[in-house]
Amino acid sequence: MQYDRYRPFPAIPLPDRRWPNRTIDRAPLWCSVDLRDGNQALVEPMGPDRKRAMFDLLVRMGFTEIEVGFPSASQPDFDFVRELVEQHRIPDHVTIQVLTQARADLIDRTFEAIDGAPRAIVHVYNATSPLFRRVVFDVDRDGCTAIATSAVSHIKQRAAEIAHRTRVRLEYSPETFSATELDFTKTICEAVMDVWAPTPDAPVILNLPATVEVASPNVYADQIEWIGRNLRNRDCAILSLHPHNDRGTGVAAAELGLMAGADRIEGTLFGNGERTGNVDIVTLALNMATQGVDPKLDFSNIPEIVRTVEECNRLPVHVRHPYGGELVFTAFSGSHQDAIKKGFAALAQTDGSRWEVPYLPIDPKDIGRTYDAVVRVNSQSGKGGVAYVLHADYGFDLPRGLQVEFSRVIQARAEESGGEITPAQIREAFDETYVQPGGLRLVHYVTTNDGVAGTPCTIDATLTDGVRPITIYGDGTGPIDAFVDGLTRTFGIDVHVRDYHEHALRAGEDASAVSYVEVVVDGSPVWGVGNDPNIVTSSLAAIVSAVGRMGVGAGEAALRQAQRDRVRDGARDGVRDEVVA
Ligand SMILES: CC(=O)SCCNC(=O)CCNC(=O)[C@H](O)C(C)(C)COP(=O)(O)OP(=O)(O)OC[C@H]1O[C@@H](n2cnc3c(N)ncnc32)[C@H](O)[C@@H]1OP(=O)(O)O
Ligand SMILES: CC(C)C(=O)C(=O)O
Repeated sequence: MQYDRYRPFPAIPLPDRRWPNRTIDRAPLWCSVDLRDGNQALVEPMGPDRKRAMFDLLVRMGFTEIEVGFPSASQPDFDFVRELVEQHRIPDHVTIQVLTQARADLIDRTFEAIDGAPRAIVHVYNATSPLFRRVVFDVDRDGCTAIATSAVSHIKQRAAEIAHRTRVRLEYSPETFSATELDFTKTICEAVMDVWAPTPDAPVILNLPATVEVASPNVYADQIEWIGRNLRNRDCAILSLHPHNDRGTGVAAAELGLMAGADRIEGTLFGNGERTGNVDIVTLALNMATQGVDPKLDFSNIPEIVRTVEECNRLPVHVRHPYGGELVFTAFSGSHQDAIKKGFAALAQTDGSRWEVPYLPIDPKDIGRTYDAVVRVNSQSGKGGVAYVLHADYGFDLPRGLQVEFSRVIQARAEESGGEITPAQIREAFDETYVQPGGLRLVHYVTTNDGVAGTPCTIDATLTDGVRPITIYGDGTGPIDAFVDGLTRTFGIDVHVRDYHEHALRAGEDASAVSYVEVVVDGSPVWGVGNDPNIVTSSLAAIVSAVGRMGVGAGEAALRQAQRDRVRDGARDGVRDEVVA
């Protein structure tokens, strides 16, 4: 790359710039240009159905100014404006806006389109930068100004003709503003204002586009502040921003531009538009929301907004797109999942009036997303994530030690599959590993003196190893103690319970108790889980699960299985040397 073919953008002489000390404390006026700047950049421009769906969405979201097309450009654009007007589809609080080049014939056609609308903004533009003046229009500054003023004069005349039917407001854009000399922008905007004669009650909209982003966003902010401070009759103008995103800083430029004194923003939903797109109004508005500022647009159902925008534009919203993307509220990595899980737990201890959850700048529920996909598990995940899924989806609240042990099971499966382990697969693995681990199982039991304080308890229990019943007798200070005693006597092993937790799994009549028990068998710790409506049964089942996982009681069954296998293999070989009942 030949870097010397490029030049740095000159700094703006504004040493006492004020915007860096300001914050955004209220929503700007919003104008959606999805149906114009967005539409003109689509591979397949919207037909009437998609335009209608987009318009209705924008109205539902609360936009009060909507640029609905460039009616002099094409019959479909013209027809759509006529449809809105003739079918009275424009709500009372909404003003439609239409774009036109600064050419009399195109302006006339534009007025044909809007005639009869209750209100309309006629948006006229001409490019003002030195490059465009020289290369595209071959005019000097005066010639450029004349294009604008003669168009505005024509618009003024046409507006007067239909004033009794349609209240027309003017928007003027010095296209390529961000690449235009500031003193010339001031000259041309004031010339336009001289012709239109706006007042504070009927201001003109001066839209200052970064048609192409040519500098860092602070430069755009300087340019906006400079115009705001130097424009004659500033109170007769609404300063509007129209940032594009060529440098990927459209949102930043808009934010700094607002701090620099702009009143209005033109952009699109999720930033569709020419080249790298227009500024994304969703991101801008929800950024404000995360600062406690009401953006005055409704994002309570962002999945529906994404769906409609994708259908209308026939372009996908990227999975990582701020706020709307499918994966933006999802953590795969262990330390993120751990922090989110702790964050939700901490939030549950508060009255919820302040949102503070690590890694989640906004509550997904505030914009119609769910917590379902906040944590997804793959080989990058850790114990916190696995535990979060089991808790969020199935109600299991695993103690820390069990989290550590079970996450190894999931880690192994994730590494083996190389992909995501779904909540259902996690649950299946949990059941396979702990709840019904195979091998040893509790069949039934009878206790005596259960719960009578100071009285020894005895237990008579039957287990099965899947092949035969195993009977256990024991005594102790309670059912668990007695059961452990019975296991020790029957299997000749050293067993004791090191950790125990239980909680209800569901509420109401079908509630069940889940028990998590860490048992030390012959010096080795192992976890077991029991799940039963009866709390004692659940605890005993958890102990059986644990000792069974250590292979206790499996000897007989394994022996018999081996015998069966030999018989089967022998039968295949034509040899039958043993018979097992
Ligand atoms: C930054 C933006 O997004 S601006 C909006 C851009 N959107 C569009 O262009 C979509 C709709 N456009 C169209 O359908 C067509 O371009 C039309 C109907 C507007 C004009 O079509 P045409 O008359 O065939 O002209 P063409 O498309 O080639 O436009 C270039 C001509 O317009 C002139 N022109 C461009 N912009 C403007 C303007 N804002 N005001 C006056 N003249 C302009 C050019 O100088 C050029 O004139 P020339 O032929 O005398 O050299
Ligand atoms: C017409 C103007 C506002 C425009 O679309 C741009 O400069 O990007």
